[in-house]
Amino acid sequence: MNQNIEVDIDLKIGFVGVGHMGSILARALSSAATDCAIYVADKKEQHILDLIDDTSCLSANAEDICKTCDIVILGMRPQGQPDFLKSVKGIVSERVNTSTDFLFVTMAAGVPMASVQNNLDYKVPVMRIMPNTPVAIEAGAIPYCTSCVDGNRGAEAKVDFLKSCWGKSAVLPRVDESQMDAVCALSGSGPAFVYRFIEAMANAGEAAGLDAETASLLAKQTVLGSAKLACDSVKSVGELADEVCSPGGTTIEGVNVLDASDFNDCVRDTVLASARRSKELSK
Ligand SMILES: NC(=O)C1=CN([C@@H]2O[C@H](COP(=O)(O)OP(=O)(O)OC[C@H]3O[C@@H](n4cnc5c(N)ncnc54)[C@H](OP(=O)(O)O)[C@@H]3O)[C@@H](O)[C@H]2O)C=CC1
Ligand SMILES: O=C(O)[C@@H]1CCC=N1
Repeated sequence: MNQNIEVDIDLKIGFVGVGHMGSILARALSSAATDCAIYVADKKEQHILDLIDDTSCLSANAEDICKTCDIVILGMRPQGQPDFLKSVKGIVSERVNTSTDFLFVTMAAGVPMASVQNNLDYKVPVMRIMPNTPVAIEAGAIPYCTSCVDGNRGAEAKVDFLKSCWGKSAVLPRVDESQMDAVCALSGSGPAFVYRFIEAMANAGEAAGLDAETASLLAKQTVLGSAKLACDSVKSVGELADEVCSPGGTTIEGVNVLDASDFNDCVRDTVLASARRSKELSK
């Protein structure tokens, strides 16, 4: 695996914070990076126990991770990140005396890469990612950007390594940091919006006469199949919708109601509200 990537096989990777999102990324990494040692720290012991129970991840404390790991992945909530980074500033400054060959990865919504560097008081190489929960089933999205990585061969190789590992579980488009609020709202928060849509479809199915179980099954499978077809097809989603609308048939009756509603505006307001919150978190 990854034979063309210049990374030591004994690479040490540490996660600080393995809650909902961190644990999904740790699991994806542990199944792809089988030659690496992956350490996990969390304030909640159960989060660590869950991971070490069924993956190759090892328990460690957060300070040791920052002291020794080649890649430090921050999986805590945005509000807790500054205090944590300030608390390990001394450890990091001792490290940079001997080597700068390590990478910090942040997944925190809204938090700019410069804030990670400012809190550490050092311009460490940083990779900022915005993952989503479908990484858990190898159908995720992890848009990313980097700072102080280009031209640093060690850091570049580590970013390539992570992309290669997580590439088995997600698409990883590179974006400009100015687009991180937008990707956070669209693909990071997006799964929650889609789940609300599935719920609404299932409720509608019940209103049309189905039992709850059948309605839920059909709502989920319809979203899954439609998304998969949209991904696999060369046709636009507009063309795919047209193919469902038999002339004079049932679908067009529903599509007309949807098109006459404020559905588009509502989805737009939903995504923009999340993007706005991501911007707020950067302050
Ligand atoms: N959930 C999602 O779908 C996504 C989340 N993100 C980002 O991922 C990050 C985590 O979110 P999420 O997983 O939902 O949050 P969770 O609350 O589920 O997980 C965060 C975990 O980190 C622990 N933690 C906090 N500070 C430390 C510390 N100093 N040392 C060790 N552990 C610590 C928390 O413990 P405690 O609760 O006790 O503080 C908690 O168990 C956030 O920054 C979020 O913006 C990004 C994309 C998607
Ligand atoms: O709700 C949040 O803040 C995080 C970031 C994107 C998804 N969950």
